[in-house]
Amino acid sequence: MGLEILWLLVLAAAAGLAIAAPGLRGHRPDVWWCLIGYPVTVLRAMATWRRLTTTTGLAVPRRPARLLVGSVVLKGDPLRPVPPRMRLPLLRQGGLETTVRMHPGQVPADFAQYAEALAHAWRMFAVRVVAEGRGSVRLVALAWDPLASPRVPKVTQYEPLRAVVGRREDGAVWAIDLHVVPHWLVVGATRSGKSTLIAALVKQLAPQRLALFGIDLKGGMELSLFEVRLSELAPDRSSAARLLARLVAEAEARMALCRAAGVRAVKDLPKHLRRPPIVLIVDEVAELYLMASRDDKAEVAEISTNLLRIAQLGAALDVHLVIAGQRVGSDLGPGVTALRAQLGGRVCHRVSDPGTAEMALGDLSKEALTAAQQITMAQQGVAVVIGEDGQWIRARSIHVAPEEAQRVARKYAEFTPVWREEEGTYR
Ligand SMILES: Nc1ncnc2c1ncn2[C@@H]1O[C@H](COP(=O)(O)OP(=O)(O)OP(=O)(O)O)[C@@H](O)[C@H]1O
Repeated sequence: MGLEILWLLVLAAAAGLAIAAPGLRGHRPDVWWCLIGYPVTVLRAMATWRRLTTTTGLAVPRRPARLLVGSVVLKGDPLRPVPPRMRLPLLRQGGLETTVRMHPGQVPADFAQYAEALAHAWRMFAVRVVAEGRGSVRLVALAWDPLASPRVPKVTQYEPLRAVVGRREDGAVWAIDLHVVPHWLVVGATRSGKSTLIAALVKQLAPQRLALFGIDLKGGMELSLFEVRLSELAPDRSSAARLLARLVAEAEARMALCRAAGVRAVKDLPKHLRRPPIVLIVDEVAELYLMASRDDKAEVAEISTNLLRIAQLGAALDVHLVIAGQRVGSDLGPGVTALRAQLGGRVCHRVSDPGTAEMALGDLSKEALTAAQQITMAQQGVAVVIGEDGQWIRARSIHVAPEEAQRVARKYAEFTPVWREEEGTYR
């Protein structure tokens, strides 16, 4: 009797869940995922694993495709190939994750190419393949796009040279930390979210004791919003050339200071000799490299050399670059490719030409490149990011309205270091 009541209760609970499921999914997706989505997906993953790995070739036959029987060679597809062993998927926020032991001869890239097939088979938004130790891969499946409406905590305490600019797909905050990765490349087609990201960056850097510089070859339209907090803004190529020459001179002066004090970085200098960190933001970098006439050639060469010098010397001297552009292909010349090698941090929004995505991510990760090419027009602010750990991840910037960034820049205008002729530096 007791057992029958228990069964009735279980059936009633299951029926209740089935009825409540659609509403729950709409209003409380996290609760829906824990109670219904996760267990159903685990069952689905276990049920489809053999068929999926067989179809994709990830399951391998126990016996070779050719067999010697007496003096006759038998050829054919061996029956029941063995799937790689998958652990029971564990629940995680808005998704699940599991570890798969690879067969000898397999590498994580073999699984990565079927990430989309896995996502379809499991009815998930996306599946990411993460290399984990030797011999196994981690499959992280997301039930929905965590970047659709990311929530970002309010930052009240600033770590030097670190800016919280958005939310990552794994739930962590997305921070651009210039101490860890000194220089960044930010690419994206028009209306993809570059300026919004720069506004989020400036909003976080403005309250810190550092010098911000801008080169904005859209005639200063984008960065002029923050002009009061910029130590200098170059709105055209000639003024950009002068600014870069000055920053190279500043970097060299810092180098001389470090040498004289016997230290290897500006941060190790005695306090009275220390100079404020410099962050140079370049918007529309392609304009720096375009040559309309032969006269431009010398200027472009000088700019290219100086940018490269800053990138090479900058990290220890506390001079940082954030280079942004719509189109940053190798067709702009060898200077851009050489500069790219120095820009360890990469942010790739939706791009309209494959050359730019290739420039931003191609040298680091082919999977990241594929992920960037899947960002749609509707996903403004979404980007593929490669930062401190060298791994790629999707992230979305905080939507900072231009007026908001302008307000913060005004508020902290007094922090703007200015050029001191007598000292020959910005203070
Ligand atoms: N993180 C975000 N979240 C929500 N919406 C965003 C986000 N980033 C950008 N947008 C939307 O996309 C629009 C275009 O963004 P933004 O101006 O930053 O693009 P852009 O790449 O700088 O374009 P352009 O090169 O033409 O200046 C913004 O007006 C905003 O409405």
